[in-house]
Amino acid sequence: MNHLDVRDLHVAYRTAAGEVPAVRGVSFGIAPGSKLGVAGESGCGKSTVALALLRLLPATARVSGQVLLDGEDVLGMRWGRLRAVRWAGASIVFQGAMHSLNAVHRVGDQIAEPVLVHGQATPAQARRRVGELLEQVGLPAWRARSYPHELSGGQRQRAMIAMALACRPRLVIADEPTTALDVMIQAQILRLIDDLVTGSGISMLMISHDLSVLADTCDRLAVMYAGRVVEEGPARAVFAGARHPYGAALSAAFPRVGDPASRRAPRGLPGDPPDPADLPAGCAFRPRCPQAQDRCAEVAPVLWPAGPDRTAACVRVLSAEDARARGVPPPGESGEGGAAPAAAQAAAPAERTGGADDPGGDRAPEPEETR
Ligand SMILES: Nc1ncnc2c1ncn2[C@@H]1O[C@H](COP(=O)(O)OP(=O)(O)OP(=O)(O)O)[C@@H](O)[C@H]1O
Repeated sequence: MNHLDVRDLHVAYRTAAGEVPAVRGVSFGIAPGSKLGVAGESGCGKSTVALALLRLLPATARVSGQVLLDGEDVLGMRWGRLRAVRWAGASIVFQGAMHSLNAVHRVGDQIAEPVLVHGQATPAQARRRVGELLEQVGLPAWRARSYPHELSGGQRQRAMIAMALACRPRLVIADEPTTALDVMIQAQILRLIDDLVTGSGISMLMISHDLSVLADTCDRLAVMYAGRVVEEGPARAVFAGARHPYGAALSAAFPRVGDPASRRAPRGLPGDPPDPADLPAGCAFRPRCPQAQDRCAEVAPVLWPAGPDRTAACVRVLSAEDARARGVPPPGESGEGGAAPAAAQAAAPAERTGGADDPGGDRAPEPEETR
C-alpha cells in the first residue's frame, strides 16, 4: 500500500471575483520510503496541493477528493485525529524558514514543541532529542539556545528540517525548501534532505519550480500545469525525455543542478500560464505549446500511458488507434497539419537510460527546436 494516495483532488478558492479552480483533479501516490517531486511554474497549484494534504488551506478553499495517508482519509478526519496526524504522521517544511520559525522563541524550544504536544517525550527527553536532531541536520546541539535571527538562512532551513523530523513522521512534505537560499547552500540542503530521507523509510513529497532539482533528489516526478498533473514518471527519465511539451520546456528552462553558471540565468519559458479562472478550451497548455494541433482545442487531455511506468496528458502520446479507441480525434482528422505524428511518439523509446546527464536522445522537441 502507498504511504500517500491522492485521488481526484480538487481545490477552488472563493474570491470576490468568483471561484478560482486552483487544483483540478490531481491524483498521485507515494510508495513507502520513496520521493515524489512535484514541479511546475508559479501558480500551477503546487502549494495548494501541499497545503490540502494536511488541511492547512484557508477557509475560502473548497476541497474535494481523497487524501489517504496510510489508507486513512485526511480530508474526512475529525479534528482530534487530524492534530495527531500533523507532525507525527506527516509534516511540512516550507520555503523561507524565517517566516515559519517564531522570532521570539529559541530554536530548540520550537523543535521540542511538537514532540511535547504529541506526548512523545518528557521535557528532559525532548531536550535530548532536540540536540540529536540538530546534530543530524548538521548544526551543533548548542544552537538549540539560539533565536532564529542568530542563524543564517541555511541554518534556519536546517532547523526547520529538524522540526519536521522531530515526531518521526512517515511523510515529509517540502515546499520549495531551498528556493530562498543561494546556490551552494541549496545543494547542501538538498543533499541533507536526501541523506536523512533515503533509507529511513520516510516518504517525501518535494515541491519545486525547478525540475532539475527534483530530478536529482526524487525517485518520481509529477509535472503540474494549470492545476493538473500533465506528466508523471521516473524522475530522471522525465527530466531527460519529457513526453509532454510542457515537461520538455520546463526541463530545458532549468539546466542541471551541477551547472551553477547556467542556473544563475535559467532560460525562461515563453508565454505565461493561463488565468485559472479563464482557462482555454481543450488542453490548457495549447496557447503556449510549440506542437499544438487543431485537436488540442477539442480534447481536454488526461494522463494516458506514455511508456513503461509513465503517463502524460498530451494527445501526441496516443497512437492513431489508441486515440480512436479513447474517443480522441487522431492526428489529421481535425483538419490540422504539420505536427509530429502521434504514431512516431508512441514508437519512441519508452525509457531513457542516460538520465539527467544525457539530455538529448528521445526528448520531445523543445520550443527552440521546433520554431
Ligand atoms: N488564498 C487564495 N485565494 C485565492 N486564490 C489563491 C489563493 N491561494 C492561491 N491562489 C491561486 O491559486 C492558484 C494556485 O496557487 P499556488 O500557490 O497553489 O501555486 P504554486 O504552483 O504553488 O505557485 P508558487 O510557486 O508561486 O507558490 C494561483 O492562481 C493562485 O493565485
